[in-house]
Amino acid sequence: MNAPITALLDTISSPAQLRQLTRLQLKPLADELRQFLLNSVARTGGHLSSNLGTVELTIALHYVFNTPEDRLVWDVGHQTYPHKILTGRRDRMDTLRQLGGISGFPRRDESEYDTFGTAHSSTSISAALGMALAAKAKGEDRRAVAIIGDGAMTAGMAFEALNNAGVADGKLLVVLNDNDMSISPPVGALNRYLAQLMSGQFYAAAKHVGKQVLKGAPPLFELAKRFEQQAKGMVVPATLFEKFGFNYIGPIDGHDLDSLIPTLENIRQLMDAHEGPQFLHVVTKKGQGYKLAEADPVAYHGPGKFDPAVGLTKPATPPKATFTQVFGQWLCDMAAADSRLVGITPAMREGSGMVEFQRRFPDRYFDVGIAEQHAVTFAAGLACEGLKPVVAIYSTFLQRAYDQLIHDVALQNLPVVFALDRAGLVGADGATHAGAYDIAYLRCIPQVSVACPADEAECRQLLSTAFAQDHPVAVRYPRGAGVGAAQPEGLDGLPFGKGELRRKGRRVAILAFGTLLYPALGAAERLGATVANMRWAKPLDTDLLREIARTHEAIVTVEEGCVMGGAGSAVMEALQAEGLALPVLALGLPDSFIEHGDPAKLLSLQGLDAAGIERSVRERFGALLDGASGLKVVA
Ligand SMILES: Cc1ncc(C[n+]2csc(CCOP(=O)(O)OP(=O)(O)O)c2C)c(N)n1
Ligand SMILES: CC(=O)[C@@H](O)[C@H](O)COP(=O)(O)O
Ligand SMILES: [Mg+2]
Repeated sequence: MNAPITALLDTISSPAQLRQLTRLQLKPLADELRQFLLNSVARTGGHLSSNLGTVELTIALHYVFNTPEDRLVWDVGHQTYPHKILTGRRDRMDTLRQLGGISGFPRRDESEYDTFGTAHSSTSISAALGMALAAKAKGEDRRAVAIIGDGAMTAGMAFEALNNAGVADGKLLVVLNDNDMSISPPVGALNRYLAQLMSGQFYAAAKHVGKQVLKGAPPLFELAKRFEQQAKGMVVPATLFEKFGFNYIGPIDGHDLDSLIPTLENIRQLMDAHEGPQFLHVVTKKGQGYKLAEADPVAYHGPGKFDPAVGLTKPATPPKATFTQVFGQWLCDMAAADSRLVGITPAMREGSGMVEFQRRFPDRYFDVGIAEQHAVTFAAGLACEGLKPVVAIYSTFLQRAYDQLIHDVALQNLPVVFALDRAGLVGADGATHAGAYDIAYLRCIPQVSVACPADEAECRQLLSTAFAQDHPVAVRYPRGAGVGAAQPEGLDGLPFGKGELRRKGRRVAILAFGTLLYPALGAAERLGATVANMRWAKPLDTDLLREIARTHEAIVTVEEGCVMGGAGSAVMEALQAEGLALPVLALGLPDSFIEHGDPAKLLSLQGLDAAGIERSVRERFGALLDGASGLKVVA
């Protein structure tokens, strides 16, 4: 495909240059930007639909507001590629989400225009309010704008912030970017309410008023006031957002620069006149301008590389099943076998492998929206009544619901299964999405067990084991596929809390937790070491540990999770409790955030591939391995 024409875009390397353009130049700029974006994401992979939808909004915000002095805070941040392109990072778009390249999300250390680091949703209003009130406290004259999607708006945190912001006196604007989509179709009462606001007469009337505004001659501030009064008077006496204390304006067409710019200019004046917190409802389309993404915004939410002329295609050879798919299959099979099973997702139906479960068991499927805290307590309630909830949740997003996990589930010892996807490094999304902490944050909670399957077969089996328990159990598994272990038929579990010896060696034993079993086996071949597949971080198989400690001189633990407080720590605690003094080398993720990049490469950089494990063991226990009476390395 020919490179898109970017004559106007070529002149913009900062918003200050954008602000030099005439209003008439903005539409052609938007067209160029959209084309550039599409071609760029098609080369790298990344979040596409949301970014196609924010092209005009991004241009309008940077055109009207004095960025970076005025603060733009993007919620989630997966829709900030147009913002990145307009703020001097266009020539680095080809490095997006790759090792050493720019992030797929806003990062304070990447650009002064990225005012707040994000990737987990629903933080923007809180952060922007903080910035607005800090400006006031410091006597600085600047504005703060939160841009939040209709999906992100469903989270409790967004409402906590609205509740606070509505009575606070800062120069704050909340822009609700309503595309009537989360990753999948949105759910819940808020979505229904927004649909009402968007529907029929009101939307048409608001558009009409927008046009009138453009034609009119009076000063902008007067127009803003009139617009506001007319819009309110005409259709909605008081929207939900007005009840929260905001001045609600909209909905307006978020792809129409002729509506967006005068409206934002008016709002800017209202902010400067200290007219209280402002709320602008804009309507956009996910995938706007690329027909295939418009038709299937879910598939184009976060695609890999593709040819824009062709669109997404099926791979010639079917790829190995992912752990997510293994979970999805298990969920359906177990649901068919046990009518008590109910499945819960906080807005991650596709990512968590629940599409088929929803299709087959619609009455037992609950998408609760982006609401992890609610998801966990809701599961607790279901469990109180004798149902068997399975909460499918990314490891990183369960962090949001930590108190609910302890207070509502664990303390009451409720039999909730946590299917913890994306455990370990996730690759392109980077540190915000890494499931690095779950072993550490789960194993310290009384009554909670943590299973770490080494491959796809064990994943299915350990899910069954978890489901059979009478207390909370998390089963953690990584993004993507494992070694490709064949799935057992049926729903038999593995013994609860028991590991297995996988390789007999001498003097040094490697205890593997999870999928790093396989590189550990590779390293052990070369080291002549013993390998145990521990399977459970909690309860630890202390019988196996005792036996290993009795017959070996050193222990190495391996896990794709943080070393501090992780499974290696559990082993050390257990040895100490048993009075067994053995040197332990704990391998896992370090006390630092791991950036985005290819997951295999990242693991290798952390020394968690076979070569890295071998290297670390030699460095630490070389004397044992090579000593006169020690093991000889197997060539
Ligand atoms: C706390 C949290 N839960 C889940 C996600 C996963 N997630 C990323 S984007 C998204 C949908 C957001 O919808 P919306 O805010 O409407 O933005 P859109 O994708 O429509 O542009 C979800 C669920 C997340 N980033 N953070
Ligand atoms: C922005 C966001 O939070 C999600 O869209 C995330 O990028 C999903 O990643 P997966 O591809 O691992 O589902
Ligand atoms: Mg949305």
